[in-house]
Amino acid sequence: KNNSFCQTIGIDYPIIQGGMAWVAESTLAAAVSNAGGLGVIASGNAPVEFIKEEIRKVKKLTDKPFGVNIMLLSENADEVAQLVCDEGVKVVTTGAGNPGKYIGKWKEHGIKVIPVVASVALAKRMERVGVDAIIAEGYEAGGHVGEITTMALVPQVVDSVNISVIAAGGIADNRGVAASFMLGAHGVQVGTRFLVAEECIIHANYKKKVIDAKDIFTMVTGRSTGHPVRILRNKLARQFAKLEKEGASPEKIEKLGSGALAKAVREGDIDQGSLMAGQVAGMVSKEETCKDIIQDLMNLSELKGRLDLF
Ligand SMILES: O=C(O)COc1ccc(-c2c[nH]c(CNC(=O)Nc3ncc(Sc4ccccn4)s3)n2)cc1
Repeated sequence: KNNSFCQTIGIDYPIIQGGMAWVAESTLAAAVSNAGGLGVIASGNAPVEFIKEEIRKVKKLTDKPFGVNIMLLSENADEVAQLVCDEGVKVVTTGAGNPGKYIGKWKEHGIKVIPVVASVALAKRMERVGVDAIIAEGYEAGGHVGEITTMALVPQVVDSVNISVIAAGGIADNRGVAASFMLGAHGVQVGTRFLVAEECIIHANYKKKVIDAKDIFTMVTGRSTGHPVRILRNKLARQFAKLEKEGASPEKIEKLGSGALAKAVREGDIDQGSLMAGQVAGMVSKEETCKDIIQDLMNLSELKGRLDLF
């Protein structure tokens, strides 16, 4: 289709795979890129050497564009921000912060920069510093979230900037894609649905929890630490909630959570692991290839008839 965002990035479908820490590595990113979307390698808190290896691997697995996500709360953010320049990465997405200080260097290297924002204010600041597009992520998303829903945030961001807006948070099938375009977005970012992709390397226990989840099975923890994070309800989530109710210190809460995401992804510890997932986990019901997921997300013609309903 004549989608300016797809043409800018050089992808067939306006679908970005979420840069999910510990989850999005070269296998998943390459499968998404080979299926016509934008695969993204997540840096999370990983050391720069690990990310360099994943970038080398993805280059062997696909000739298509791919991105690298930089989680700006990571103490390695500065090093990874330099690595993407050294490795000739074409697209960078960012999360959990303001990438303003890196934009100049990235633009010198011709990198397309697509920050995630959770507010109109940050969207405007990002357009002013010259980013290429903006991912507006709503409260429905898994992981670190803002406080506004996708349905409310996306049209307000669309109205406040002149660059492409990508909708994220609560998008898991063709209806969410179609709705996002009606809100004025030029593309979508999808995370939770790719958690159960065949090419996603997370532990089978984690995938099963996502597949078995119902609509109300996620909760937001860690508000008191200033970093609200949406995860599936489990023992760890209940411990977080208890600590917060007791007014425990942010350090104590973060201590409980540290390494918890790795426990879930690597060891499949579904009780003490941090099972990050969005509110659409309830509609993610089976493991599929990235190709089938993307084909399903883009099966939009069957929805056109709904325009006659109003
Ligand atoms: O205004 C500013 O200066 C920056 O404010 C912001 C506030 C929020 C965001 C934001 C919301 N959502 C996203 C993109 N999504 C994410 O970043 N999702 C994440 N999931 C797990 C993560 S790991 C983590 C999380 C918290 C604490 C420690 N580690 S990051 N970015 C971006 C910018």
